[in-house]
Amino acid sequence: MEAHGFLQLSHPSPLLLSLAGKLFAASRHFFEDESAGEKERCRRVPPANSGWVGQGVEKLDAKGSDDLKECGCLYTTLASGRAFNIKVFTEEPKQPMPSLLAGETELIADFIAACHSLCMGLLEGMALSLSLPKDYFTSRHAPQDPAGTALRLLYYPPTTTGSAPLVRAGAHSDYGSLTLLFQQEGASASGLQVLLPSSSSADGKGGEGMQQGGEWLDVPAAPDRVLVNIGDLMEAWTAGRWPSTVHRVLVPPHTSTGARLSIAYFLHPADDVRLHRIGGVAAHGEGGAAGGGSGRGRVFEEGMTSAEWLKERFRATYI
Ligand SMILES: O=C(O)CCC(=O)C(=O)O
Ligand SMILES: [Fe+2]
Repeated sequence: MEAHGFLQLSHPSPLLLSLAGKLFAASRHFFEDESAGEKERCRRVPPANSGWVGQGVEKLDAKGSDDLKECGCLYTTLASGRAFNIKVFTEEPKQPMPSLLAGETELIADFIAACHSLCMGLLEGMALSLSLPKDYFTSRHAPQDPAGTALRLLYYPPTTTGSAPLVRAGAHSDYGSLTLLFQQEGASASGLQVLLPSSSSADGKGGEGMQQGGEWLDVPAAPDRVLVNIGDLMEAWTAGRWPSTVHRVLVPPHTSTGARLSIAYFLHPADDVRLHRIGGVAAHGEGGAAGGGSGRGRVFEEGMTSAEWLKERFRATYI
């Protein structure tokens, strides 16, 4: 975790894996069988982050090509009113739920609860390892508080030889505290790579600059594992002790490849949490603008809120 900013959990709870399997099936059904008109009806309307996002709308690497993906983003807070029309999340939906996902709200809610619970366990261990009170991070991620936490269903359509660009999701690091990433099995599901941080540039902005001279490590698609990424906010919070992971998704090198589906749970602190760098925790004592660690020097303005941080980070992502 300290070296690479990510880890693979090889024995997550069977319940979480079984829910993920069901959600993958529902996700494929939505992306492949939902009518264009219905997707359009549920389109994400900025500045909201929830809703369906078509191809060519997002660009995770600000200096690279558009991402080859579609996604459905489901906000997760109970109180925010920013979700698809899932009753459990909001009384006042801002976003209609597409018909093919409308019957899956219980599954989605259960999956979100399982993801949140896994994250809370990780955050407790992380707090203890920094000699902080066990609830230092968890108390700032209370599930009932409005937050930027989001569940995203991602779909990268099939590709054929020579189709360009060959990048399905551009190089980037995630914005929040932690990300849980679920992948499926099989050749078309592969392509995820993480950049070894020792070779990351320190421009702190992301984009192509991060790839110069860097070594990319393939992360095999394994349906029985959950990938945990450190996000930029956590890097800044811990003064680089836990660096955020730069990652991307390439089209696998086959003559043609099927669709790739993934599911990401992006955990963020509650919107009104004020961010203060945790002092004295840097692992390596050098490097990084935040005063230590192996990250790329992500910093936040002392005292800014979690919501302000996220708003700033979103600005660069949408085309
Ligand atoms: O699809 C994947 O495996 C990665 C997606 C990703 O990194 C993201 O959406 O932030
Ligand atoms: Fe990501």
